[in-house]
Amino acid sequence: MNFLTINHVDHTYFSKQTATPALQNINLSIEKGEFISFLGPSGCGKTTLLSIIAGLFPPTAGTVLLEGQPVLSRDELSIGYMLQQDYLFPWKTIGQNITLGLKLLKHDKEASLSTAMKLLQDVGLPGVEHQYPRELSGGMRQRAALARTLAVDPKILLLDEPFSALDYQTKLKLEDLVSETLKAYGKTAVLVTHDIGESIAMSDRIYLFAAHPGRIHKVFEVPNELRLLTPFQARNHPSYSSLFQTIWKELESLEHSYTA
Ligand SMILES: Nc1ncnc2c1ncn2[C@@H]1O[C@H](COP(=O)(O)OP(=O)(O)OP(=O)(O)O)[C@@H](O)[C@H]1O
Repeated sequence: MNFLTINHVDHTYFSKQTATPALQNINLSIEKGEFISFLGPSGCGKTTLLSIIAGLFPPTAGTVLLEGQPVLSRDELSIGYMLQQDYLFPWKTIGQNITLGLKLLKHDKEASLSTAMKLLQDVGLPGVEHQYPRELSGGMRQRAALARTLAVDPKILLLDEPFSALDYQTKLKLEDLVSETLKAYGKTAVLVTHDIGESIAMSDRIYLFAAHPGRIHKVFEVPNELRLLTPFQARNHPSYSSLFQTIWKELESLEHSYTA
């Protein structure tokens, strides 16, 4: 059985006057521990599909199963998010932000705090548990957001452009940290990005979407020699540039097909 299975998913947004077809016949499956990316032009349905995987709303047609169960029937904490903004509560300390989900799950306070300390260590932020989000840089806050996400031990992480608001150097460092941490914790992840390089450097497989309506245009397996490296190392490998160019050309041909 696949870990996550998406079968014949269509989605159309309806309003009083219009129907906007956002996704058409999406089929894919992900194994446990895999890291995949959704890449594609604006409006191709990446965020819509991520929201459907999260169980935020049902697709117009088709099914999404996580470990064989419909995602809509799962409890919210089995799915973790990292978004462009960190959404840490500004009035709570970093430690309180990280333990919040555990509190909701009624975990023991002492054990929750030690989980938070271990996670902060793992994301390179030891000793910040008593600080407030405003005292941390953007990159540090995203690390704290990763620790908060991992605290409740979600089955799958949905990453919606989590690095896009960061400066370039911080983004590269965060890519390495997220990749290493998710591997160490054996997590399955889906990344939505506009960045070809990021998708190659971080993923096992890339789904390139086309728009109007959103659909899977092509699937690229990232070669093994890149997957064994950290994202930063992968960016400097010759296989990276050749895959980058292949995907770049595909994206260009998609754009030409819209403007032709
Ligand atoms: N709530 C909504 N109501 C109506 N139409 C919507 C809604 N959300 C998205 N759409 C439309 O559905 C299509 C897919 O949008 P979606 O945001 O999923 O694409 P995307 O690939 O994530 O775009 P971007 O990369 O710009 O974030 C677009 O045509 C968009 O205008």
